[in-house]
Amino acid sequence: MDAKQLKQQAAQAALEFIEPNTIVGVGTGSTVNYFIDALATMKDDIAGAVSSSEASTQRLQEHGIEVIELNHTADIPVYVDGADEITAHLQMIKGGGGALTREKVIAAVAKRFVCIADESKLVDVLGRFPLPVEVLPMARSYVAREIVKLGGDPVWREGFVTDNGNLILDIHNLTILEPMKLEQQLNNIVGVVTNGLFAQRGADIALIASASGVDQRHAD
Ligand SMILES: O=C(CO)[C@H](O)[C@H](O)COP(=O)(O)O
Repeated sequence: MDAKQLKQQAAQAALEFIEPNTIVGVGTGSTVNYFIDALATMKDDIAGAVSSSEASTQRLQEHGIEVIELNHTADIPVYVDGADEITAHLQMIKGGGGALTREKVIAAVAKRFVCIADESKLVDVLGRFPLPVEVLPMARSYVAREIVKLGGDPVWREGFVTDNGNLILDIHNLTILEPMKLEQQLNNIVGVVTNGLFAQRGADIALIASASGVDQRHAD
């Protein structure tokens, strides 16, 4: 089974968590694209979606799913999103697609975060995937210097602008033994909008697809 089929399986399994007549929180990325396609099969049973990116909004609308502004609802029972890395404790690195800030905001509002991923995303320790940090454009160099002081190796994702008009620094060469601490430290740097560590608010449920099926894991 190839990576595409595994992503599709995880995405399909997430439908089981969607509550009828509610607004669904929708993440960003290739795995989520399969989830959006699957969600379209039950679009008449949901009250619409809150989207974490312009790309997901476009795909949702192409399927005829109404996209609702987050400011117009406080009630999102379930948020479904992928991850770049996820641990057994369901802490994650996200933001490979650059949508980390909106993803984090919707995850904060949602009651349950369902992470969908193929087994290649499972890690013992976070940090092999470069950790994305969204920064205000004027603060890019300052934030990079502060990240170096924390032991990271920031690389500007040149040519990329987030949906919020900001820039991304990807931090290489991290071994993240204390994800909650690093998440806080990075967010404390002036000019950082947010970072891609989802440790304080990790996933509640992970649906991990492998050749033997979709494994359901719960946060401890
Ligand atoms: O955080 C994300 C986007 O900002 C994605 O969830 C993450 O990059 C995983 O993407 P994919 O499903 O394409 O592997």
